[in-house]
Amino acid sequence: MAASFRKSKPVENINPTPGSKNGCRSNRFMEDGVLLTWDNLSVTVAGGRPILQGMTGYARPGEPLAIMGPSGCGKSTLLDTITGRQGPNTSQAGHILINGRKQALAYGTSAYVTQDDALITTLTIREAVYYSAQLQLPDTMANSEKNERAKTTIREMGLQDAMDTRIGGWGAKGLSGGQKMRVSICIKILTRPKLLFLDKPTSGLDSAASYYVMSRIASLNQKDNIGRIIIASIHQPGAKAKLCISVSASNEFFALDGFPCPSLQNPSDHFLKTINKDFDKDIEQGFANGIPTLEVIDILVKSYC
Ligand SMILES: Nc1ncnc2c1ncn2[C@@H]1O[C@H](COP(=O)(O)OP(=O)(O)OP(=O)(O)O)[C@@H](O)[C@H]1O
Repeated sequence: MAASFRKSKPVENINPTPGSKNGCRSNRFMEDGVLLTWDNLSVTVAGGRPILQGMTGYARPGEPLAIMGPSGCGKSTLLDTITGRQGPNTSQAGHILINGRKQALAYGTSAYVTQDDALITTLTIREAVYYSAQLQLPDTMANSEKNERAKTTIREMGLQDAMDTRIGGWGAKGLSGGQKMRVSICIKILTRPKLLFLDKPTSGLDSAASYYVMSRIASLNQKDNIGRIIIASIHQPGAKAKLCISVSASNEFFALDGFPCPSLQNPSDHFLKTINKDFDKDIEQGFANGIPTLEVIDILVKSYC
């Protein structure tokens, strides 16, 4: 599994005490939002087949985190595990900690947007988001405030010009795929969750729509000023979602191991092509310098560890 590129860190080092080297910054994260860590996470399905092994990482507010990897490598499984959505036929080991502690999240503090989120196709965007606001936001909130929240959220996702367009579906074309994904995100962020998980928010979208969706997601924290953790599993993150470590650090990592990204090529495309083992040709010849892909993955994993 080659999902997360963030450099592994032991959990006890992620949450330094005040006055330590990173204390100020970390304390700010704690005040602003939450610090999410997962340590040595493994998932096995019935029959003993491992899907994830020894995943360690962290996500902090303010930096959208992209979980990248070829199809079937376990991106959704990692998200499902972190969010406690694994099915009954799986078993898991390891720790998932919030601000250094194992704790349950209160209603509305986390949201998970999936590709399969159901939208009522006969509603307009305005109706879908306004009704959701009425249902999700607390009774103590005035109706006018709920409506204002819905309006702001629609604007944050850049959907104000399509407010009165029907969502649509089979037989009655309405919104585009990218707009539908943004409506799903709108509905999930109405409660201003501190943790936002998105499973393949750009799947099936062209590069321009992907860019638009990702840039809206990436700019959420500046817009509503919430120190929010955003984790998205993704095939091609484009420029707006940073890799867990910076793109230049990822480039350096691949280059040092002998697989530099050619100039004028999208680094995320290069990383994925280098480790893709879905097709026989990739496995035998490899993408990088004719080295078989399994060997390439082995080199990268050993170097990372
Ligand atoms: N509950 C489960 N039972 C059996 N197999 C599972 C289960 N959950 C995941 N898997 C298997 O684990 C592997 C990883 O699946 P996952 O959906 O996490 O991959 P992915 O990286 O998100 O793929 P894609 O990018 O194609 O959506 C797949 O081979 C999948 O069949």
